[in-house]
Amino acid sequence: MDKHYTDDSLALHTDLYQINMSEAYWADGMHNRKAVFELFFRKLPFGNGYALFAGLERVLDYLKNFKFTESDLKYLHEELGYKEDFIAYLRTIRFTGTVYSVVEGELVFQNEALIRVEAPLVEAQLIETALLNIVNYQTLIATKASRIKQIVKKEKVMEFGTRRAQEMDAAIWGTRAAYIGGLEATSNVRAGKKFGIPVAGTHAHSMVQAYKDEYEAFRAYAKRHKNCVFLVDTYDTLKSGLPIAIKVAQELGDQINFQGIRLDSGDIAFLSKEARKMLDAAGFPDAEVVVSNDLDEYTILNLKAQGARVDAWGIGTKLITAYDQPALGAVYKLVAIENENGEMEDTIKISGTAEKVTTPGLKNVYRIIDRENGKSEGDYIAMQDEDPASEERLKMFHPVHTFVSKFVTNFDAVNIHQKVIENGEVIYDNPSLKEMQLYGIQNMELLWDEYKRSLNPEEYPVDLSQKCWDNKMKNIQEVRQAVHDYIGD
Ligand SMILES: Nc1ncnc2c1ncn2[C@@H]1O[C@H](COP(=O)(O)OP(=O)(O)OP(=O)(O)O)[C@@H](O)[C@H]1O
Ligand SMILES: O=P(O)(O)OC[C@H]1O[C@H](OP(=O)(O)OP(=O)(O)O)[C@H](O)[C@@H]1O
Ligand SMILES: O=C(O)c1cccnc1
Repeated sequence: MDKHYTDDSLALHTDLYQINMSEAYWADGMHNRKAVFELFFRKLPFGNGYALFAGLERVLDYLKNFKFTESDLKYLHEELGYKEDFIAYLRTIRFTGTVYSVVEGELVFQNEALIRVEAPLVEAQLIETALLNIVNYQTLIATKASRIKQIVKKEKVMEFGTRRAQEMDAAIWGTRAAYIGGLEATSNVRAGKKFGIPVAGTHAHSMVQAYKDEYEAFRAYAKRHKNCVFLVDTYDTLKSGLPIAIKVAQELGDQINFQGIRLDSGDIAFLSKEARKMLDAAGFPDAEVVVSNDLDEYTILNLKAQGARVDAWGIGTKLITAYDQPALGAVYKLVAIENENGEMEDTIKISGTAEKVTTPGLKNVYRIIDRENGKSEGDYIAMQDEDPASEERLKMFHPVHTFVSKFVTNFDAVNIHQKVIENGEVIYDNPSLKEMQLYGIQNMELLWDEYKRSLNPEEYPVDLSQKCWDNKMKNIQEVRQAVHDYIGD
């Protein structure tokens, strides 16, 4: 291809098969049938006991602006050979559906819809890839950040990962997600400008190398910056870096605000304790020990167990790339579609693995909260015509291991979704990122500690109502029967 097409929309940020399926629907006159898709994941990431949802703001922006531009259409026609009549149809497409979603900072679990899309079939189909792309990554990083914050607890955590992220988009949106997940600041200045995330930073080894000498480097930095954190491990942390940082701080006194030192190599437990002693002895009890170097929740937990004296953590690679699990496997499945007579019909995807069989039909997800202790008993998926809030005594049972069950009384059943788009109009006002972060932190109070521990947490119940479970079994039976009739065995 020698032509250049302007990259001026996100409508083609999709897989080719979505366009091919859309063409078939359109040619068959099925394109405007109402379809209902649910976006959900089957397995929590990092072996964690919960995930933290993020990505809605970008999803809304994408859907609001969904349209094939002339350069998109030209490319589809000229390079990929789609015919003029289909191109003319694509030109008219906007997103006109209705979307229900959990909000950013919401706790979410396996096998429950994070987003439900009700839209003409073609529209709902074309947006699948982008929605998964956005939500999978942002939810993954928000969850990783929340996991880290659960271990760190009160010290400050800074996101340092831009240089290691999977390209620029991942750095920017990952930083945003990490902030929702509870981090305090980022080193990425563009993320500060774009999202209002607090920015923070120290300096690199290159500055010490450029001046050759730590004393010269720290003084030069201090000349232009009142707030100073000196990186002390370029040559010898205990013999030169730390003593020189202290010397410069003593010489400059009130002219600077000596915030502390950063360690980026060596034995962080040992060095942080030594640094604390030296800073205290020199009269700087408020100077902080900042550490970085390939950290994640596991090293942090270990360092804490060794008694490391750390006031702030800088975390890059392992957070922004979700190093130990680089993808969340959320999927987008059709659960109902309008038939020729205008009635909604359930659809199901069968699998040999019980957990992978989809749950058909129009449903709502409720968080069942014990009124006495304010803790969540689990999530409860019910058909749309059910109202669990009106029940006195709710039976909750595991959807696969059905013998695992309990009865719940004196509870609130809170629908976890909000309508965010109605007939193509965005009707949801995004809160500030800080509010999303606070919402996430506040949400954690709903969970018992056994779901929050980072290692081998208890499985949080995501149960089906009896009606929903019966409906799923009926659908499985019907599909089995249909396959049987077709094969004729
Ligand atoms: N006391 C400690 N206990 C457990 N892990 C630690 C401790 N101190 C540092 N670490 C971690 O061990 C790893 C050490 O990395 P590495 O082997 O590359 O050494 P380094 O100190 O970075 O050396 P270099 O001088 O080459 O930079 C990092 O991930 C760091 O976070
Ligand atoms: O270790 P991470 O969690 O990924 O955090 C980011 C890393 O980026 C910097 O190192 P780099 O060697 O790139 O530059 P520097 O000279 O500033 O240390 C910094 O010192 C951290 O070690
Ligand atoms: O400001 C820092 O110390 C910083 C920023 C990015 C990566 N590593 C360190």
